Amino acid sequence: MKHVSKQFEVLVRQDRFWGIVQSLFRREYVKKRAVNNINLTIDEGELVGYIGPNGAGKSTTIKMLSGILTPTSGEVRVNGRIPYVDRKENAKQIGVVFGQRSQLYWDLPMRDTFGLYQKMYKIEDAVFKRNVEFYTEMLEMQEFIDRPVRQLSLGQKMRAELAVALLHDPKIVYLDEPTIGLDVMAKSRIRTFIREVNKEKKTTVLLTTHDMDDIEQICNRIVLIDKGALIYDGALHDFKTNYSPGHLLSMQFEEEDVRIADERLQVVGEEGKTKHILFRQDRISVGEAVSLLTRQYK
Ligand SMILES: Nc1ncnc2c1ncn2[C@@H]1O[C@H](COP(=O)(O)OP(=O)(O)OP(=O)(O)O)[C@@H](O)[C@H]1O
Repeated sequence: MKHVSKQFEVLVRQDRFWGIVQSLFRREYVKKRAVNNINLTIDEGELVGYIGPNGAGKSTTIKMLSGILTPTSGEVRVNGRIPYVDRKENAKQIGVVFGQRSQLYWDLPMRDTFGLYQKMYKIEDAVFKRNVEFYTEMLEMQEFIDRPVRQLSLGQKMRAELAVALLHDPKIVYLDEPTIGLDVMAKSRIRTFIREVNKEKKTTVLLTTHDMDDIEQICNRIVLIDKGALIYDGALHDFKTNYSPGHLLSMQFEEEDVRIADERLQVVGEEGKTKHILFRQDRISVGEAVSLLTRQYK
């Protein structure tokens, strides 16, 4: 991705009566920059954690990489292709799992869903057979492969989602919150699986998550985004060395436009009046940070 930005036009909602009447004739829009000048290169076979607070721009980035959205400016290429121009070809080389949205057919058992996806992606019989066996075994799906998806547990469904996303041997897989809502055992199984697939098939993984254990156990590199802008890109190990022993403090201020000027305190995210502030404990103690913030800002 080179200098990629995405701007949305959002309709201004009127709440007063005359405002509502006027908006019937003249609609007012404001521009919202969801992704702001991002430069990002991911090599084949990398395991990258793409993290940031709610609304940071992660899903918008993934949608541009999948070809669902067109960037407002900048250049996006996936394996040499422009995703939104070459949508069909791009779809063949990527797999996507959105933890909160399903790609499965509720009334069909997984065995039939696999068959449908074989037709959709035109997967050769030999590859199809090999992959169904491979994923059924790796994800321990034997016990539920013939049961309708609606009868499966959340963890079983997530395993099925992963198998479907990977069935056509995509070179790249985008995983959006793949462990959301799962118990400790189920999370661990999914994390092991992602690492295994990356090792065995050299699949490039871009993972979005709010679970730092996912990042710790799966990724070698993290990319941190906030308010659409990239604020850290590097090894997880370096991030931990620089900010560990570190603390993340979430604080709600009375006003939205508070600017924190102390160089020991780094604002890594904000939602309205709440700011997420990262600091190293060897530079400033928790007590000192809290008292400084409450003294200088409201
Ligand atoms: N279709 C859209 N129209 C208008 N605004 C949008 C649209 N999609 C996203 N946005 C806005 O763009 C910003 C980035 O949203 P995005 O979904 O990319 O964030 P995210 O990092 O994936 O958040 P989360 O962790 O909550 O999933 C948000 O402020 C969101 O409200």
